[in-house]
Amino acid sequence: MKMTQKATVQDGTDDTAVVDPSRSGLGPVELELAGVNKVYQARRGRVEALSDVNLSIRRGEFISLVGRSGCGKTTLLRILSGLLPPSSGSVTANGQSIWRGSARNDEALQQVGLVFQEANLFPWFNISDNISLPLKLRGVDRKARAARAEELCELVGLRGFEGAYPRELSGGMRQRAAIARALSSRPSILLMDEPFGALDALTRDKMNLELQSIHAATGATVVFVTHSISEAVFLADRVVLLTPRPGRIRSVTPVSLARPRSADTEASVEFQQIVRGLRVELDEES
Ligand SMILES: Nc1ncnc2c1ncn2[C@@H]1O[C@H](COP(=O)(O)OP(=O)(O)OP(=O)(O)O)[C@@H](O)[C@H]1O
Repeated sequence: MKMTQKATVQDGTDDTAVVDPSRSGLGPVELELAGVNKVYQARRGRVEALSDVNLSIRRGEFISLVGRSGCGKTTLLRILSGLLPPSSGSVTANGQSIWRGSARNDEALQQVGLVFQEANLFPWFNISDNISLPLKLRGVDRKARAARAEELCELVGLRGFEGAYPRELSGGMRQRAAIARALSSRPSILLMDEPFGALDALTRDKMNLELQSIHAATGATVVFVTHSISEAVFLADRVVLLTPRPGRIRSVTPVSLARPRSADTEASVEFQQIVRGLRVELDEES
């Protein structure tokens, strides 16, 4: 286990003490992983995907999750989102267990919104109906759904596109709609698995700025998986680096750069030092 520049690193220990003090507005612990292990029983044998992952995430905190391909980032996000049970360990959202053994606790998961690399919008629904689909499934009436979709279109920069169909939107716009859909039922936790991974570099930079504003406006707790170290640092309050085989937390790096962040932030010495430090750590993995 390694120490990062200003960061404390933990593995198997409580990390609540290392929350970045510059974000003193952060609330109590919202998401907690304790002793989380995941073993896949694959045809080629046993794959230890995660081992003893411990992490406490505060309300409103933005966590970026990075690491080499196959280190268990998606596995961890799927466990947090109720899609995959852990082999052992506990995962709680506001004190409620997300998993009871291998059974998912749907009540705890009501606080969670999900965004994937693909927007996965329904092509035959317009943007407003796509965004408000989770509300329809919860029995919210049409008028209230349309009002919420309008509000969310405003938030994610899609105002005026409520009646458009997914095929009429660019990749970045479709991802905005996916973020809006994830936020439709006002979850306090947003889990994002490489949401901008399929976008071109310029659109991605723009989406990072948008996501920063959305995070500030909603106060959501975010766990964001990415392969891009600079994207991870730009967005995060803390960057969690996983190491592969088995996936463990190698380091937790606080990012205390002032918000809102901009292109100037990326040009700063402090930003570049943090990025370089994480790249060195990643190189040590190979
Ligand atoms: N369904 C599965 N069955 C068996 N092994 C799996 C399964 N899903 C993932 N794994 C293995 O678990 C490990 C972690 O995979 P995971 O997809 O979580 O990594 P990742 O960090 O998200 O990778 P990437 O960055 O390439 O998306 C890898 O060794 C992978 O091969």
